[in-house]
Amino acid sequence: LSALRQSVVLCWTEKATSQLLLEPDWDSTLQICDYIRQCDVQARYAVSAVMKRIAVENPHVAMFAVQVLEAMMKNCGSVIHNEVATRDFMEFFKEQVNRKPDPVKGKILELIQVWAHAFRNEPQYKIIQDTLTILKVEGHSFPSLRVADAMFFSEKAPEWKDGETCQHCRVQFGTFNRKHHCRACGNIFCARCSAKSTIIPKFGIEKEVRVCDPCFEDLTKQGGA
Ligand SMILES: O=P(O)(O)O[C@@H]1[C@H](O)[C@H](OP(=O)(O)O)[C@@H](O)[C@H](O)[C@H]1O
Ligand SMILES: [Zn+2]
Ligand SMILES: [Zn+2]
Repeated sequence: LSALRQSVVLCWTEKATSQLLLEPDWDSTLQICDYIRQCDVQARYAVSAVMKRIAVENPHVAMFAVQVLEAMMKNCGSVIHNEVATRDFMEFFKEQVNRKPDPVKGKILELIQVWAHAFRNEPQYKIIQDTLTILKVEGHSFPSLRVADAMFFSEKAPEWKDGETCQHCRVQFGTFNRKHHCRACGNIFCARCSAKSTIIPKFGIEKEVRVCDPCFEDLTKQGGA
């Protein structure tokens, strides 16, 4: 079954990074994030699928792949952070910096800088800071760190909680009462209590995704006000 799921992520990754795309395919990108968050696929496998697409010669495909990686880092939490903040991945990313033309190269440098800033107080991700330092010593110039990026990044999408009853109305889940998750708070709800959807800019989610009623109020009240 995991092989099936892995091939599903591979085809979503190819769809989200197709050379035929004229702009990022947010639906496919967020579908990949959902698969990872639902633990339907190993983060390690999803990252290796994106690495393959970043390494592709075609700069459009590589750019879309870097943007998929950015969304995964923003939305899938520590399972992805742990896969990217590794020697192997950082070696791969440094190689790509020296191989890719702009704007792919600039995007990679921007991400390394944003991630180094976002994880500046997390020693287990020190390798990202070290990579930034090495690239600066190698003479790469970095875009000025956009505060918005760093702020976005500090708001990491919450891990999804599990449970047998709806967090809001306490109904018991079952065959005819399926579990659903709110993308904003990560809590688990019945269909009735999570029937609304909205975008979540702070997590970089630009398309409408399922949220619970209280989060819908919070997110739309701010936006609407
Ligand atoms: O319908 P199921 O086979 O139970 O699967 C559930 C759906 O995939 C839900 O997606 P959704 O939140 O987008 O509805 C997800 O939140 C739950 O964790 C899964 O258990
Ligand atoms: Zn409910
Ligand atoms: Zn919620």
